[in-house]
Amino acid sequence: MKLQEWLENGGAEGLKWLQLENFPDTGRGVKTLRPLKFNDIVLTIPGSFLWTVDAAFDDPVLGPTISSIKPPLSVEDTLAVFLLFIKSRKEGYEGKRAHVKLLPTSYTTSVFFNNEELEICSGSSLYHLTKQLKQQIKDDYLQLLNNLFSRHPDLFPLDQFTQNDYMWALCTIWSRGMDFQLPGKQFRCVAPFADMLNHSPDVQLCHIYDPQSGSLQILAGKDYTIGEQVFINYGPVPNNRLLRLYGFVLPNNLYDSYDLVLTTHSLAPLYTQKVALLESAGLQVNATFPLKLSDPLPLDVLRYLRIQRLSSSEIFTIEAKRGARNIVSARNEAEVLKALIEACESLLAGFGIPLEKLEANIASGVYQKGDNVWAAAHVSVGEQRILKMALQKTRELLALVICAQCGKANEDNKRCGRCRRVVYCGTDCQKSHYKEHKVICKAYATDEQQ
Ligand SMILES: C[S@@+](CC[C@H](N)C(=O)[O-])C[C@H]1O[C@@H](n2cnc3c(N)ncnc32)[C@H](O)[C@@H]1O
Repeated sequence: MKLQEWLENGGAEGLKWLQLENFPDTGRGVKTLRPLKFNDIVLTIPGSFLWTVDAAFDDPVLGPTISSIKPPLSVEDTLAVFLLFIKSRKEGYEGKRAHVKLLPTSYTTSVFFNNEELEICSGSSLYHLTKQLKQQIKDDYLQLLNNLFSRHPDLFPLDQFTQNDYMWALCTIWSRGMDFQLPGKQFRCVAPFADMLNHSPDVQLCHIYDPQSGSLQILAGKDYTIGEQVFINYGPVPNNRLLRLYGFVLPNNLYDSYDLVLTTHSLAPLYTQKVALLESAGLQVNATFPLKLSDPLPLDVLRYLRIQRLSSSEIFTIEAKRGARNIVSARNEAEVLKALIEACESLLAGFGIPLEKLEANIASGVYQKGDNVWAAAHVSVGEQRILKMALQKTRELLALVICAQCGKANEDNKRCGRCRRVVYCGTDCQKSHYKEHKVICKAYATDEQQ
């Protein structure tokens, strides 16, 4: 049975106007055989066709075994096992097996990169996460093998439930799963045929799950002419995540980000008071802050560090109690900004290949477009660009806190009246610094006047 036939027989709508096709940049995707206007209904897949945890539990053969396992399987593992189970069946499940037959046989997500390919982005968050993920997949597989697969070889023939099969199934779920926030729970499904739609950041979010009817609907995220590829929008996903979960990157991705992790040691001075202040400011003590192209130095990073570095006399100030939205003291601010500069510099130094070299290699075609090394290079470029922007911004802020000549962080340091980009603790320092400062001062003063 063909996938489309199975779906149409069960009430799916819109398929007669859609066709699978290979496109040069995105690979296989879906083209429309009719013009579409923004928000037209393109495709409706009834709930009975969706791969979900409930569908796995309701399966008369698989359900009783996987729903009774302790500890319960995660959503991802349930779906991965469901997928491999259907793939391994020789009969029955005609429609679902037709869907599985159409799935890619291999993936380019970063867990499949060899060491050489991964090294291209060493230092990036993707590099560390991918290494962790590879280990986690091994551990999770062993647990599944011991607790499930080896106990029910009739349901899970071991030659079709290898670690590689498990990795394939996980990547299938990561790259094709759709997530929806329903009241009180997160819902994940894979929708046959709708999972053939590729991503474009240039269309509106247009995949909808209707909890009432249980069906999945795709709307037109823009106007389309006949023969055009129809896209959905996977969301504002940065390249490090795109490569980890979907196996591709978008050059110059507007949503690129660097995940800055901040933690405070429990032996740090005034730890308990600082944790209380962080919590009342809505911040966690072990926190991850996405630095984005649009906001490379979010206020929350400064708030966290201001609280982390409060002295015993500053901890009771009104500003600290208000969540450190503004400078607490010149001393505190200087310490925060210097620490941040050091952190950004050391993170940048940790990248195996510096930004400029990667950019040159991409521009000159050293990495073949679309290859794993090319994709890894884009991730590293994206993260390094953001860290450099964060570094630049932090340096600019520090120049407004410490005297440009002597480095003192006084409350009453005054800005240079001309460029307003540096501060001085007094006229002596301003005069002594003028020779060094004048070129920049003039440039900025001219900039301001333009
Ligand atoms: C939901 S599936 C879409 C259908 C898929 N192309 C296929 O042939 O099965 C997601 C996968 O499609 C590919 N993909 C989606 N959007 C893409 C894009 N804009 N550029 C390159 N590959 C894309 C990636 O391999 C991704 O993991």
